[in-house]
Parts: sequence; C-alpha cells; structure tokens
Amino acid sequence: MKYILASASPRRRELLSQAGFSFEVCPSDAEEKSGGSSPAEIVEDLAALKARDIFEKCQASQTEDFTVIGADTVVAYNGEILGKPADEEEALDMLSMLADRTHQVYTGVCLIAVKGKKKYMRTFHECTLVTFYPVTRGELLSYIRTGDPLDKAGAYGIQGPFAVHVKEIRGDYNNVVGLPIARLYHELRELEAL
Ligand SMILES: Cc1cn([C@H]2C[C@H](O)[C@@H](COP(=O)(O)OP(=O)(O)OP(=O)(O)O)O2)c(=O)[nH]c1=O
Repeated sequence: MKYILASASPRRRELLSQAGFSFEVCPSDAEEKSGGSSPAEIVEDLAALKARDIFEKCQASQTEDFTVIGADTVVAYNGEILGKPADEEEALDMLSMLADRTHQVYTGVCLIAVKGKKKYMRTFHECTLVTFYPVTRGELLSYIRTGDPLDKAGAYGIQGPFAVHVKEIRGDYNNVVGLPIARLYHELRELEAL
C-alpha cells in the first residue's frame, strides 16, 4: 500500500518514519473550519477535511492502491479548545491556564484508502491526559522566548524544553506529539484486511 501524509507537521513525518512506513508528504492547505462542538468532533472533522483535500488533489495521478492520512491536534481544558497560539501573548495566556492542572490532548486521524475500485474512509481520535507542575511566570516567559510554542496546539511541545514541566501523562505520548502511531498502525492493518 502506498501512503500519502496530508500534513506539514515535521513531528507527524518523524513519527511515521520511525514506525517504518514509507510515504509521500502532501500537506493540505484547506481552510481549517469545523462545525463540531466537542474537541473529539473538531479534530475528527479537521483530520477528514485535510485527508479529503489531498485525496481529491492526488486521486487522478495515482497508479496503484493508496491511503491518505490526515490528522489534527487540539488541547482542551475546562470547556476551552486551544489550537496554535496567534502570538506570544496568547501563548502566555494558554500556558498560564494549563500550569498546575490536568488537560486533554485530542488528535483526530482520517484515513481514505483506495483498493482496486473500492474506496474506504475511517476516522478516529485518541485522547491523552497531561498534568503540568506549577510553572512560574518567569519560566513561561523564557520558554515562550524560544519560539517553540507558536506552531503547537496549546502553546507547548511535550517533546521539547517544556518537558521539564510535565508531571504526569495518561495515554499515548505520541498522540500528544501529533500522531497516535500505535492506534494508526492497528487501524491501517484492519483497513488493509478488508
Ligand atoms: C500539544 C502538542 C502539540 N504539538 C503539535 C502537533 C501538531 O503538529 C500541532 C497542532 O497543529 P495541527 O493543526 O494539528 O497540525 P499542523 O498545522 O502542525 O500540521 P498539518 O495541519 O499540516 O497536519 O501541534 C506538538 O508537537 N507537541 C505537543 O506537545
């Protein structure tokens, strides 16, 4: 099976390569709009939007069976849904809210597979609970100055310097980084057995 990753995220690329997949990267530039109200609905909607966009663009040029993989990640805390911060000020607001508390990280994944004349679509999500230690304003400001928060949901990367503030995690670590690779592997295995 040929895989096409509909994502510009270097983390998703890295996770998929580490797991031994060979794939093409074709980032989607579809506008990220969702009618969903819960974090689970939103990440599934946006993952499907990205996968559909790339499926439509690539479909005509494919000569063999293929699967498009789209994904989206958000952070949720107390009814608020946090995507990437617009600027440093918003990053500070987000991280101040998350410090010393437990939040959820949702990643939605959408697979669109073509096998022979058949097309299959499968969408799912994983949720991971992350607890931060208390973090001082000074620590937050020096982290924000590194620029690390700006391209990440919830304004932090668990895989970078902010790791020193992570007290506990419950669920799949890779889901926080942007791709629940083990669930993805099992979903692909089921899809390919159809
Ligand atoms: C919470 C968290 C998020 N992230 C990243 C994962 C995602 O790349 C990003 C959320 O943005 P997304 O919109 O999910 O993805 P993206 O814009 O990076 O890539 P694309 O839309 O092309 O697929 O935040 C981390 O790298 N570490 C973390 O700890």
